[in-house]
Amino acid sequence: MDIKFIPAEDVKRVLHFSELIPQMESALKKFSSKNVEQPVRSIVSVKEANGFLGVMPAYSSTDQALAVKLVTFYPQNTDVPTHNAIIAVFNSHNGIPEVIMDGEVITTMRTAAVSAVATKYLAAGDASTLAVLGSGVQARSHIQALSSIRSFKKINIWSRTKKNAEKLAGEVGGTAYDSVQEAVKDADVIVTVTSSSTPVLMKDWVKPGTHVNAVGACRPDWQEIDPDLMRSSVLYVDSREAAMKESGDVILSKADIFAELGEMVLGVKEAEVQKTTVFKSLGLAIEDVMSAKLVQQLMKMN
Ligand SMILES: NC(=O)C1=CN([C@@H]2O[C@H](COP(=O)(O)OP(=O)(O)OC[C@H]3O[C@@H](n4cnc5c(N)ncnc54)[C@H](O)[C@@H]3O)[C@@H](O)[C@H]2O)C=CC1
Ligand SMILES: O=C([O-])C1=[NH+]CCC1
Repeated sequence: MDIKFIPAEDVKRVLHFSELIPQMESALKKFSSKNVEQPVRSIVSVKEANGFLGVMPAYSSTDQALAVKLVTFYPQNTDVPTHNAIIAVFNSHNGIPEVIMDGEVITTMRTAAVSAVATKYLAAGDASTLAVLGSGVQARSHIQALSSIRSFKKINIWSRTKKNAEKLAGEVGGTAYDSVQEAVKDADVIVTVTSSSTPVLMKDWVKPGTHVNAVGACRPDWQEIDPDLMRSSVLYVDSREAAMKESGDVILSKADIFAELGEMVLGVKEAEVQKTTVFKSLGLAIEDVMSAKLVQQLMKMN
C-alpha cells in the first residue's frame, strides 16, 4: 500500500481563504441538502487530561470524497497546540487509503472559513467593528478570514490574560481591552473563541443587530454564551443533530434553532441580517473532507 503523507507546511502553503471560504459554503449546502453521509462525531474522553479524541468521518458521493478526521483537544496544553489532528483520505471506489494529511491547519482554517460564510450572510454589509474574545489559534485565523469578508475599521480583543490580548492586538493592528463588556460594546461582529466552559459573553453587553460567531464550547455541559443571548437571538447552527447532542449553549439554554447555516445559504431559510444573530459552530466532518479534497487538488496544481 502506497500512502502519501501531506505535512502541515504543505497544507499551509496551498490553502488560502479565497478558495476555502467558497468550498465551505458549498460543503454546508451539501450537508443541509442531505447529500452527505455523516454521523455526529464520536468522542472518546481522556478524563485524566481533561481532553478528548474526536472521530469525524464523512462521505460525499457527488465529490467521490471519503475521509475521516481524528482530532484531539487537550485544553490544558501550553507548549504544544491544544488541537491536533490528522485526516485519512480513502479512494471512494475501492476503499484503499490514499493519503494521510495534517489536520491541524485544516481545523484552524476551515473553522474560520465557515464563520466567514456565516458573517458574509448575517452581518450588516457596513459592519466596521469586530470583537474577538480569546487570543489563541482560532482568534488569529478568524481575524484573517473575517477580514476578507468585511472591511473592519476596528478590531477589539479581549483575552483572560491581558498580555496575550495585547500581543494579538499588536499583530493585527487592534486594541486590547480589560473587560469583555468594553470589547464588545460597539461591535457589529463578535467571535467567541475561548476554551471556557462557562459563559463569557452576556446578552446585555451585545448591541442589537450584532452577529455572533460562537465557536468554542463543543461539549454538552460547556457554555460560552449567556443563555439569555442564545434564547433572544436568531440561532443558526452547522448541524441541528450535532447541536442537540454536543452544544451546551444550545441544550442548556433550550434556545430554538432557527436554521442550519446550509439551509440559509440554500435560501430555504432567511438570513436575518437586521436582527441579533448567533451562529453556533461545532465543526463538521464534511468541512474537513472537502478541505482535504481541496488540498489534494491544489497540491496537483502546485
Ligand atoms: N467549532 C469548531 O469547528 C471548532 C471549535 N474550536 C474551539 O474554539 C476554541 C478556541 O480554540 P483554539 O483557538 O484552537 O484554542 P487555543 O488553545 O489556541 O486558545 C484558547 C483561548 O481560550 C482562552 N481560554 C481558555 N480557557 C478560558 C476560560 N476559562 N475563560 C476564558 N478564556 C479561556 C485561552 O486563554 C486562549 O486565548 C476552543 O473552544 C475550541 O475547542 C476549535 C476548533 C474547531
Ligand atoms: O470540528 C473540530 O475539529 C472541533 N470542534 C471542536 C474541537 C475540534
